[in-house]
Amino acid sequence: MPTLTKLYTMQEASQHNTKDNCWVVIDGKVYDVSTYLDDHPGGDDVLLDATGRDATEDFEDAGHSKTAREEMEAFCIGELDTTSSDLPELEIFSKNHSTDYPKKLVDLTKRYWAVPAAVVGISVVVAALHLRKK
Ligand code: HEM
Repeated sequence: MPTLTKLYTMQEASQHNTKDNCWVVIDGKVYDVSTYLDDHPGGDDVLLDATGRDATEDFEDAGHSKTAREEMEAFCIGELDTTSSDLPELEIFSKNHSTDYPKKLVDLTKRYWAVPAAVVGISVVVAALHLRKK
């Protein structure tokens, strides 16, 4: 039977950043360490400081023992949702990005009306000169 893993976005996890409610994200997993803050041998400040971001590097840098790694599983509450956009500006861009091409063409024509007008004008002059030569 497949196991159901709760997914959290980094934005969601980052809201749990207090002494009473502290989540850390390590190696794609989300840990609720609220009850562990006072017991953490590395101190509660490092854990609070590790909220709202990927703390994998800091966790590895501290050189945690095998026991620490086994112990942390008890605090795992889910996994990091990596499918949601990490680049919100891309979402904003796609929302604002109009696909109404006929309207765009009209807008562009309005803005750069002098270009087609000049082309038509030059063509008329060239045609007139050409006809006069004959
Ligand atoms: C559920 C998550 C965590 C658990 C269960 C945990 C557990 C432990 C344990 C048992 C130790 C004692 C040394 C050892 O046995 O390795 C320790 C030390 C330490 N931890 Fe964590 N830890 C966690 C997360 C973190 C995070 C996210 C950071 C950094 C951002 C961190 C930084 C440290 C530091 C700096 C030490 C002290 C190392 C030393 O004095 O040499 N820990 N941790």
